[in-house]
Amino acid sequence: MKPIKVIVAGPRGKMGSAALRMIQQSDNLQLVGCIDRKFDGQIVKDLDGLPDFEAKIYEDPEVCLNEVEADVLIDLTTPEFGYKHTKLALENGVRPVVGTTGFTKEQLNELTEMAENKRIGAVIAPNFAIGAVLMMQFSKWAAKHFPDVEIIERHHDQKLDAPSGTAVKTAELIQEEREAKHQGHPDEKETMKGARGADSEGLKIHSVRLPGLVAHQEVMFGGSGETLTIKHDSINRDSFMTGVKLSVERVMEMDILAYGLENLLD
Ligand SMILES: NC(=O)C1=CN([C@@H]2O[C@H](COP(=O)(O)OP(=O)(O)OC[C@H]3O[C@@H](n4cnc5c(N)ncnc54)[C@H](O)[C@@H]3O)[C@@H](O)[C@H]2O)C=CC1
Ligand SMILES: O=C(O)C1=N[C@H](C(=O)O)C[C@H](O)C1
Repeated sequence: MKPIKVIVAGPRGKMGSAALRMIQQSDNLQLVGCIDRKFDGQIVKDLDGLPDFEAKIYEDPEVCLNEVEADVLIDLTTPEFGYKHTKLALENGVRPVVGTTGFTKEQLNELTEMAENKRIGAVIAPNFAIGAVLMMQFSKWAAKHFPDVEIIERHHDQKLDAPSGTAVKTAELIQEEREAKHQGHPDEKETMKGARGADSEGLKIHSVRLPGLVAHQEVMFGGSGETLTIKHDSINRDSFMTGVKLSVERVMEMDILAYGLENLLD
């Protein structure tokens, strides 16, 4: 079997460097190029702290996608550039596997339509950790019985987007099971702006940002005389790599965009 040829955008980041290590440990994946903000023309193995790959680094994603023959682009960058890279990949017939969060609904719809028109597989997964996918699915199930629910997500303080992509996706899944509803007292007033968190159809999302954290979420349901809390913790970034690898393998057989890793799991 020929290896799957992969470009990684954001190779020096926390997730990008974990993805390079995952590729290094995989017999069926081959790194063929990287897209970075810096180090144009350099070779991955010559950069401090990166694994021993011969692949070239490109600052211009268009040049990279023109020059390099690739099957898949893994994007782990920022909301602004992740969106641009995903679009470019689809335009160039390269399947995107995107972990970058913070895309708008309009951007997700546009990319979904592009993939469908071009019949190219794509994966955009707000969370690649299997436990996080289960946490979201369990929350969707619980919302059938407990429509009152709030989300508390906790992340490291270098995170650019709030709420997290996982929290947004969890809220969307819960809203498939419950009607929009105002939670809390009908006359409640915030005496300090933001005290009740962000509002997604009445569901409140609270975002904590602190050094020392990785990625954590609690989905808390309240009913008559009881509460139920569904909690997931990513202790380190290896937790996401099973899902990244699975997505790279599965996307090769797909011809539409899947939003969420749950669409790839049995
Ligand atoms: N889906 C998932 O399971 C997960 C998703 N994420 C998301 O992945 C993204 C990256 O997260 P981290 O690695 O923690 O961030 P990071 O800040 O450590 O890494 C981002 C990297 O992107 C690079 N970058 C920025 N602009 C670029 C450009 N124009 N071209 C190429 N590279 C560029 C930066 O130099 C940096 O190395 C974030 O959106 C985060 O929310 C993070 C963890 C898990
Ligand atoms: O930025 C992060 O770290 C993470 N981002 C994703 C998100 O926004 O949900 C996934 C995970 O929570 C880690």
